[in-house]
Order: sequence, then C-alpha cells, then structure tokens
Amino acid sequence: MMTQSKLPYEWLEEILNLAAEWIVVVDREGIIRYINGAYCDFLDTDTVNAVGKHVQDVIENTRMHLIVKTGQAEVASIQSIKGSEMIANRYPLYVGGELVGAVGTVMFRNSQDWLDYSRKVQPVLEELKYYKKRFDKELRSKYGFGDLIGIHPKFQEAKRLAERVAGSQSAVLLSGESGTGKELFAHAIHQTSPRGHFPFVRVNCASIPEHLLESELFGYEEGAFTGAKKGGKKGKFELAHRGTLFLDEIGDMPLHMQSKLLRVLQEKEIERVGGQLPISVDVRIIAATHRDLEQMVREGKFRQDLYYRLHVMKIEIPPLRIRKDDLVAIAKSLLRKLERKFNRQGLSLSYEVITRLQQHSWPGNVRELENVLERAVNVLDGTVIQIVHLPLYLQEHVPHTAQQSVLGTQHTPIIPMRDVLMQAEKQAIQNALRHTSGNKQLAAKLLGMGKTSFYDKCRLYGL
Ligand SMILES: Nc1ncnc2c1ncn2[C@@H]1O[C@H](COP(=O)(O)OP(=O)(O)OP(=O)(O)O)[C@@H](O)[C@H]1O
Repeated sequence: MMTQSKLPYEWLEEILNLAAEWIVVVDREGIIRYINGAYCDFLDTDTVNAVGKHVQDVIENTRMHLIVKTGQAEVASIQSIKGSEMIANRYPLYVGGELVGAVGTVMFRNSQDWLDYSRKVQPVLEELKYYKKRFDKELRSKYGFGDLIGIHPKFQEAKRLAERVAGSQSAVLLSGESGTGKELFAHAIHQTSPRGHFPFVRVNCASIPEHLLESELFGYEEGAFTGAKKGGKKGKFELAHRGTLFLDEIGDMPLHMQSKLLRVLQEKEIERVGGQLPISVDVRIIAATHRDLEQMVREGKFRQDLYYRLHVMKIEIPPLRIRKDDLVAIAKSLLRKLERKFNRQGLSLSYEVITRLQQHSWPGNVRELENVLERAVNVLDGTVIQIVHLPLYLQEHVPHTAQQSVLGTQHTPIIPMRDVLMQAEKQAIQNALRHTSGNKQLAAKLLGMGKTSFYDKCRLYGL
C-alpha cells in the first residue's frame, strides 16, 4: 500500500519546495549538498550552480558552516540577505547519532510573501512602539538615586534610608516641605525596587476635586454616572498594577477616601465605581506630604490606622535652607538640565549670584531654585548668570551700591509689567498660604482661584 512504502525522491523534493519555505543543506565542510529552487531564485542562482559550493560563497551572512562546528541549533535568528531582514532557523543534522551536516530554513519563500507579512506586521510594530514611548513618558520613573544631589548629613541620612527601603514591599511616607524633592525620592525608590520595570503612577490628591478622586483612583464601569466613558475607565491603582502608586499630598485626601485607601491596602483589592466585582491589585504605595500628619491625626483630620500603616517607613527630607552647602552643587546640576532643555552650553553662576542665592531662605526649596534658574536662562544672552538675571525679589536684597544711593529714587529702574504682575501674584499666594497655615485648598478658595491653576502657580513660583 502507498502509505506503507517510502515516498519517492521527487515527491520529497516537491514537498520541500512547497512546505519548507527556503531550505539549504550543507555537509560537515559547509559545502551545499541541497538547496531548493525558490531559495535559488531569490539568490539569483540555480541549483546546478549552487550545489557543491561553500555556503558562504552563495548565501551572505550565513552561519550554516558554524552550525556544523558547534552542533547547536539557532532558531528564529534575524539574517540580512540582499537588504531584507529574514528569519532563519538552523539545525544540526544528525544521522545515526553522528553530526553529518546542517539544515537551514528561511521563512518567506518569496519577496512578495515577505512584503505581505511585513505589511501586516508593520502597523502592529508601530503601535507597539507608540505604546512603549507612551509608557516611557508617562509610566516609567525618570530619576534614580544618582539624581539626588546633596551631601548634608540629614539629606544623606534620608537618601540612605530610601535606598534601604527600596528593596522592601512596605509602604513609604515621604515628608518634607514643598519642593524638597519628595517626588524625586519616590521615583528613585521605585526605580531601584524590584518593581522598577513596572509602572510608576503619580496622583496628586490635593489637585483632584473630591468627587472625582474615587473614580480617579479606582476607575469606573460604563454607565457608572452621567458622562462616564463607554467601556468604563481604569483607575490609577489598576494602571500601577505590579508597580508603584505615588500618592502626593496625601494629607489632603478626604477622610472617607482615607478609609477606602486603607481597605485597599489591607485587602489588595479595589472596586471600580459602579462595579460589582473586586479586582486584585498588586501595588506598592509611596505617599508624600508637607503636612504634619501626626498633628492631623490628633485633630481627627487624618485616620490614625492609615497613618500607622504609612508611618512604618517614614523618610524626612530636609528643607534647602538648612543645607545651603548643597545649594551650589544642586544649582550646577539644574543648570546642566537647563542646558539640555534650552540647547545651551557652559552655563554658570557669577560669584555675586552664588552669594545672593546662599542668603535667600528658599521657602519653595529646590523647585523655587529651579524656577529662578530657568527664568535667568531665559533672559540671559551670554553664559554667566548675573544678579540682573534673577527675579526682582532676589535682586531687591542686594545691598545698594554707592552709585545707586547717590542717584536715589529718581532713578528707580523701570520694571517690565510681566515681572511686576508675577511679583504681585506670588505675594498674594504667599499671603494666603500664611493665613491658612499652608492649606493650599483653602488658600485657593480665599483667592477665588481654581485648584488646578492655583497648583500651577505654586509650582511656577516654587511655593
Ligand atoms: N536633591 C536634589 N537634587 C537635584 N534636583 C532636585 C533635588 N531635589 C529636588 N530637585 C528638583 O526640584 C524639583 C522639585 O522636586 P519635587 O517635585 O520632587 O519636590 P516635592 O517635594 O515632591 O514637591 P511638592 O511637595 O510641591 O510636590 C524637581 O524638578 C526636582 O528635579
């Protein structure tokens, strides 16, 4: 019967031509013993010409002659032939337990196959590239411990502690004034932790309106409320799955949300708004605040149980005014950052500017310094930042020169309107913050400003 007898040689050859894409067989010396017609067509040769030649003389970038030496298969490796990236498989050929040669196949029997395939795959690759870029931009942490500049003992202590806790799974509480670098620490902890390859997601608890915070954190199901997106929406917890959720300004989280957060931390499950089923999440929390949470617990404004949970690993980041020795090093690193941003080179500070910066009390900490330097670079023509390039409130403290005293007030400099308005705006915000003991929500309300624009302004002025 046909099924029991061996296949005729011509059949085998035809089957190889049909099924095995392109195929080449070499002996132990790397001499081609068989190559199918389709492969020859692509290589602009024919079997009579190719068989008997060394494989390297017929196929560019081949590794077949190496397979007969190593005896190791190479699967799905990319091989460039005639300007096309092909996918090659190479197998050692054993007969009766002895290595006699190697068989190589190349996917895509003709260039049309390859074109059809790449047309199908290209959009998927583009999409992948797009999401990878978005992931890198939005969800990957940007800073490591090397970006945390400072040698002040308190700062070093905070850095050491942060490095130690990075490897653990516990929640971390970062405490420090606004602009001291809490977010930078959070990035560095995440990046160094085993979760570093997973998302880093930031939520500013103070800038999200109270009624939106729950759906922002836990997501919602389709139809959960009017205006809910079709198909629902993932919350930050789901986005941060296997990674880290950075809860900035946690002291501003409303009490009922604190209870929900505590439940999630205990049960490791969330429920979307309007959802029926719990969703498991594996998220590490890093929280930050500029408030005195202990005091808030005493006043009943922060849940004690949540505080204890977060307090296990508390890291205090010192304000810039107590670590003036670090100021120049930080300023220099910020200037390197600004050079990249504005495509400038060799930016530096004059001696007077360094002295002036060291005299200032930096209520807005490193962020204020960053804003001051960015403004200076914007108005700077050369490369050395001088006193005149500083904002007015920093220039004002400069002792009057003899010439200025002689000239008196008749020669009060004309100040650009934009600077005058910014100065007034900053003072109004500082004043409101003083009145509310740093409560930004209340300060925004007193000034009749929206939360988001208030926060933007605070960032702008380093408050
Ligand atoms: N030690 C440091 N070295 C270099 N840059 C720093 C350092 N600390 C902070 N910065 C920079 O200062 C800016 C403010 O830092 P960051 O946003 O981390 O502060 P924050 O404490 O989280 O502020 P807020 O509480 O207002 O959110 C960032 O641009 C950061 O890169």
